[in-house]
Amino acid sequence: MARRAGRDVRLWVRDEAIAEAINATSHNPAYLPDIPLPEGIAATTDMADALRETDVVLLVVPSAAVREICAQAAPHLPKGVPVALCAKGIEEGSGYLMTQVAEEELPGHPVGVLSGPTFAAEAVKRHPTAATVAFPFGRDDRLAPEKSPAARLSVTLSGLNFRTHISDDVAGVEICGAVKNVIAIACGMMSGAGFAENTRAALITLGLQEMRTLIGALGGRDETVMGLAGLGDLSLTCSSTTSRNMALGTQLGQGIPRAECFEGRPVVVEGELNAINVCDLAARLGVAMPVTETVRAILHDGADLQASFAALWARPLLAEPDTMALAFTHPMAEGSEVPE
Ligand SMILES: NC(=O)C1=CN([C@@H]2O[C@H](COP(=O)(O)OP(=O)(O)OC[C@H]3O[C@@H](n4cnc5c(N)ncnc54)[C@H](O)[C@@H]3O)[C@@H](O)[C@H]2O)C=CC1
Ligand SMILES: O=C(CO)COP(=O)(O)O
Repeated sequence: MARRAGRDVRLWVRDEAIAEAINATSHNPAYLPDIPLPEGIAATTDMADALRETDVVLLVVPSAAVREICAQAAPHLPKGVPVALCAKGIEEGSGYLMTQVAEEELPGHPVGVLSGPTFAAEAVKRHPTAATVAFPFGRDDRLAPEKSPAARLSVTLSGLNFRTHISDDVAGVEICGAVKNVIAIACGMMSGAGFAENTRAALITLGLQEMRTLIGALGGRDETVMGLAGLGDLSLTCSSTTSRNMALGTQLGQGIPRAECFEGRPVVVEGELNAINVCDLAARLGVAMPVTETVRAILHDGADLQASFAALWARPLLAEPDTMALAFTHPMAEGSEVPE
């Protein structure tokens, strides 16, 4: 996107053969091999070379690799250069958001996120796509928002078929990205198990509420869930098996053993580990996330899929809006008397 928007782009990659292929053929043989990359992207395996005199860095590795790559980049990153993270997850063990991880490894650099409904394979084919860029806003950024890191990156990336909105709710945008992956696994599980659109719409709505509650507990903003990174990405990821998270859930719902999903290929499914990390974070903050907890129990604690979703549906009946804080026992809940 940045190259299409006319920027000078250097791409750091791990694999020498891929760097050479990109430079020689403007194709990446390992990822999106059928799609020509815009000419002029300079790929390198030399981190110092990739980062010299750069104005901004986009870090696009899975969340499990963010700390390692930040640490590798740290000695080479010019002073004060902003770093935008694209991974959608929470760190295992620490429960840190990705920006907290990067801030630890890259002190003195503004750290933000780029997130939203953005299947790479569609964006690269020029399907009109929109995302959110979030960076913290300091006092100066409020006085001159167009000079903020968020606005500068937004302008850097936006082109004919790609636009970015800006936000200062970094934690909110990050939580949206981490939670939507888990909800997409839930939607896939139910769809794979033979349930249809009512179920999916309910899970999306409950998932949106879980995001909102967790964001609130972290001091983020309610409205963020209604933005591109929230409702936008949640509805995208929960709508088709183009999403790896939804695809994993669908296969599990069909009864395919985990080891045989994706025909045994290794595929990045962020929501799988993040089901644990999101639940741990929520537990620490005293937030209930029933859909996310159901996914965690099925994926990691051997819970039965059908029984777990039946229990999810038999939870106490709630009021909308949930601020009314009312709940009634479900007549089908364990131990309840079933009405005639
Ligand atoms: N693919 C998509 O459509 C979107 C992906 N994302 C997020 O972007 C992040 C990355 O996902 P994808 O690019 O799809 O994954 P991917 O598997 O397609 O690519 C990941 C890239 O990171 C590299 N990588 C993996 N581990 C590494 C390590 N330890 N050190 C250095 N490089 C490493 C891989 O070689 C590969 O180039 C995830 O958090 C995902 O949720 C966000 C929006 C859209
Ligand atoms: O985050 C994504 C689209 O915005 C990609 O989703 P998956 O990781 O589920 O493929």
